[in-house]
Amino acid sequence: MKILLLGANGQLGRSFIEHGGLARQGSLIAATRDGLRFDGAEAETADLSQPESLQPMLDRHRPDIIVNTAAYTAVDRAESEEALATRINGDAVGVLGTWAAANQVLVVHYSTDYVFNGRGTTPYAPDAPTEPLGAYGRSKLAGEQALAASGAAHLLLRTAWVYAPHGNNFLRTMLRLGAEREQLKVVADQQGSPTDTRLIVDATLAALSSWQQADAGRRRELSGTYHLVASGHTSWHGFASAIMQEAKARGLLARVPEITPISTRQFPTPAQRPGWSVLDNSGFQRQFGYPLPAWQQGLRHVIETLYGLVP
Ligand SMILES: NC(=O)C1=CN([C@@H]2O[C@H](COP(=O)(O)OP(=O)(O)OC[C@H]3O[C@@H](n4cnc5c(N)ncnc54)[C@H](OP(=O)(O)O)[C@@H]3O)[C@@H](O)[C@H]2O)C=CC1
Ligand SMILES: Cc1cn([C@H]2C[C@H](O)[C@@H](COP(=O)(O)OP(=O)(O)O[C@H]3O[C@@H](C)C(=O)[C@@H](O)[C@H]3O)O2)c(=O)[nH]c1=O
Repeated sequence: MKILLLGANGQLGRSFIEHGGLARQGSLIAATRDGLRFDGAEAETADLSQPESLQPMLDRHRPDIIVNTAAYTAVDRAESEEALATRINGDAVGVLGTWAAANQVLVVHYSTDYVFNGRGTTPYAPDAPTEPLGAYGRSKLAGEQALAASGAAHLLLRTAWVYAPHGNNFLRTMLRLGAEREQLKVVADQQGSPTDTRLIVDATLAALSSWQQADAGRRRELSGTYHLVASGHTSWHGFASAIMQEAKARGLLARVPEITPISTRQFPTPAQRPGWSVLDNSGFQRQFGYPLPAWQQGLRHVIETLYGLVP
């Protein structure tokens, strides 16, 4: 079994490498944008902003499974770079799908809560109507549609509010700003489910294991879109407060900043973000028999890892 992991230097890609579970399934080819890996190991080069470069690379390696964690994720910057975001998040995914369909290969791909307009009031089902509010969401929706249209077998996993002990994420931003400032103002009227990368890796490996045990008919049933997020939800303000409380409870903060709730209007950004971003994850749990824990569990683990309390 040959597995190609794209985006190995990102939050999620790095968590896949550090976890080791993919590598244990066979031979793992890690690919990054520039051929350099975060830990100095060698990597394949795969630049998704040049979708036409991907087919020769795929022909060379002939993977049995493609796991695509690479993406253009700069939500605000995407507003002024939509063409680039769409090449990476849309066109390149179409190329992966086309190759996978022709070679009967499974594509595991990640998408986002930002494909919805955020005007819902109950958790979004995977087949709920999409209507992205910004360029990033539109580019990710283009990728979803290209993958579905390619005819490739796929596990399209929408996740949200992703964080890890490493990489660019809200948790690390809050801890950094909290060390610099007495007070942080954080939006309290956007709701979502903070999801740590370890949960995504564990749950993806469980889904892959179901896939490998399934016959052709069952695989046809399993191929599709799922919501892979932690259970429960909170606001960005709630998440920031929980981050500080968790760090304080472990004696890791000398001083806890005041976290003041504000409205989205009081924090203007180039991209509009959904107000209600809660995804219904029951379909994933049911199909793969994998319980998705409450978001607070991942937070505890990430804080402990960040401060070296667990290996
Ligand atoms: N972060 C989040 O909050 C959420 C993420 N998602 C989705 O989950 C997946 C994983 O996201 P996450 O790990 O957080 O994202 P990151 O931004 O941490 O990582 C994305 C990776 O993609 C790589 N990348 C960007 N452009 C290219 C390119 N042109 N060619 C090759 N690689 C490229 C980046 O490379 P480099 O390191 O060189 O910059 C980076 O390593 C993505 O599909 C994302 O859309 C969904 C919901 C929430
Ligand atoms: C830094 C900061 C942000 N905020 C707000 C802005 C925004 O509404 C919210 C989150 O800000 P961020 O820019 O960190 O998050 P953002 O980049 O919007 O996060 C998104 O990333 C993409 C990739 C996804 O797919 C989404 O699921 C989601 O995780 O917090 C504050 O209110 N105060 C602050 O000090």
